[in-house]
Parts: sequence; structure tokens; C-alpha cells
Amino acid sequence: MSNFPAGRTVRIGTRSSPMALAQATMVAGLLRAEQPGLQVELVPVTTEADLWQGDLSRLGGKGLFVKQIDAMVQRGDVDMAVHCVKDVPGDIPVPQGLVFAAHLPRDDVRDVLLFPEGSELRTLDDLSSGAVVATSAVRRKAQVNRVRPDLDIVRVRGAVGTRIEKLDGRKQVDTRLDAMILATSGLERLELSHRGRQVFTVDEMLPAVGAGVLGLECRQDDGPVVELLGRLDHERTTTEVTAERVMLRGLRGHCNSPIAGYCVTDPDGRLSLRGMVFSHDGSALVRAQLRDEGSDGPETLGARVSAELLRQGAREIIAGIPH
Ligand SMILES: NCc1[nH]cc(CCC(=O)O)c1CC(=O)O
Repeated sequence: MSNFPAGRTVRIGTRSSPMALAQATMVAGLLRAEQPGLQVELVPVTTEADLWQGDLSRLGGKGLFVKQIDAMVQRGDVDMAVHCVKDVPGDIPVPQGLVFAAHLPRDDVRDVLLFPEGSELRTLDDLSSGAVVATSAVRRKAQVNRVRPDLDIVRVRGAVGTRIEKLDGRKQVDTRLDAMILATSGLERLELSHRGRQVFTVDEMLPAVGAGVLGLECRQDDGPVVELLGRLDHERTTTEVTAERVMLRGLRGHCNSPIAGYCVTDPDGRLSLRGMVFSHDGSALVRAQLRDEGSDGPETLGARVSAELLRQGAREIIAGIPH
């Protein structure tokens, strides 16, 4: 270990939301532990997408947060970025000159239901007909619709903490919210796990591609940083995420596509990948689950699952959904 150039500072470009800062701070700590004496500096930026109050799709989709940070890494303004893999657009390959040099071990992938502070309710079943449930993800909306078509699912935006303020009525919203769905891992990173009530199993709600995974990205030609980050790589997570992202790319979804994808490594070491594509209200869906045959690897598995979903009509479902 430890051939990182003495005196070189590693600058991490990060969004300035509390979750992004918590993630970047955690990674900075891991890097310092890996390379004692390393200088790490956080460079927080408020992206255009953070400032935009309107419909994100009109600004180029939620991938915009990621793209702006990527451009900083490409220009050399910073040395690396920490991305939630879930937020990295699946329709394009990795941006020119950049590489995901490491993925950290996957955190909890499950989604969780929250209620306003002080509420006695605990599960989706406790909600009465017509209750308002907030989520920003069409993937979650579709899956809730399938089991509770009588609920009113509305979109919320903003940082996780801000969303919870809206749920609690501490921040102005158009409609009173009765419940909200968020990612367990995001709550954990903000030390807000105690707010979670019903944790959905992956069978009840299949996670997003890349859920719970942090990817460490840098310039491909920056040897020392590629090597440094590589020391933090969790191989199994990288393999699983590769299968999921190949599937996503094969489906050519857009940022508003209700696509779920979850790869696990079975006890015998074989990869197993599940994919689902939903229509907006969840009334139509296609699903596939395939296992790695022999040693084909994650790319082949991802391609097989996307091909199977396309064969079942995934393209028509995706095409029917507004961007
Ligand atoms: N789009 C926001 C976002 N991006 C990643 C996470 C959580 C962490 C993860 O799943 O990687 C969240 C919050 C949420 O969905 O509740």
C-alpha cells in the first residue's frame, strides 16, 4: 500500500445536500484510514438542479445533479466524486474520461414507509382509502398502486430532510401528506432511521438499479487516484451493480422510467438478477429473474435479463410513459 504522492490533496466534488455531504465525509474518512496522512478536501457545490424549484424533467432530468459534478471531475476542478449509483443515469455509458474506480459495500436496499411525527400508524394497511402518500419515484408509485390502488400517490422533491419536514407539516405543501416512502439507506446516512415504520421486503417493492450503493468516480488517466480508490472497492458489489446497470442500459429507460433491478450473489456464488418494468400506474408490468449460467459474468446476465424483458414488451411499456 501507500504509494500515493506525498503532498497531493484529494478534492471531492459533492452536492451540498446533507445526504451528499454525509456520504462524502464518510468516504473522506475511509480514504484517510487507507492512506494515513492523506489530505482530503470536500468541495461542495450547489448544482443548477438543486436551485430549480420546478419540474426537474424540464431541466434535463434528475441526472443533471450527477452531470454537473462529473463535468467538474472532467475539467480537473476536483479529483473525484461520490455518487449514489441509483442517481447515475442509465441511458448513457460512463462520461468521457471518467471511471467508477470503486463501489463501497452495498447498504440496505429496501424502501421504507414513514408517517408524520406522532402518528400511530405503522403500515400501508393502516392507511385509509384516499390517503396521500408522497414519493418521487415512479418505481415506488407503480408498486404501491398494485397493492393499494385506492391511495393517492403524489410526488415530492427536495433533500430527504426537507421532504420529512413536509411530511411533518413543518414545511408548506399543497396537500397534507399522510405517509411517505424513502430509501432505508438514505435515512441511515442522515441518522433518521428511527423515523422508518414499515420496511418493505424486496419482494413487496423491488429496489432501483444501484440502490444503496455509493460509487467512487475519478478520471481514468489519474493513476494515483484510480489506485487509491480501488483499494476501497467491494468486488461483489461491483459485480452485482454491473449486472443491474447493463440491464438498465439494455432497456434504454429514461429518468422517469419505472424500472426496478436487483442482483444478488446466491450462497453458491452464482449471480441472480431480477428485473421489472411497470406502466405508470402499475397496472401493466413485465418481470424476469435469471441466474448466471456457469461463469458468464455480470454483463451477460444483465443483457439476458434486459433481452427477456424486451421480449415481453418492456419497450412498449416504457414508450407509453411521459418523460
Ligand atoms: N433520489 C434521491 C436518493 N438517491 C439515493 C438515495 C438513497 C440512497 C440509495 O439508495 O443509494 C436517495 C433518497 C431516497 O430515495 O429516499
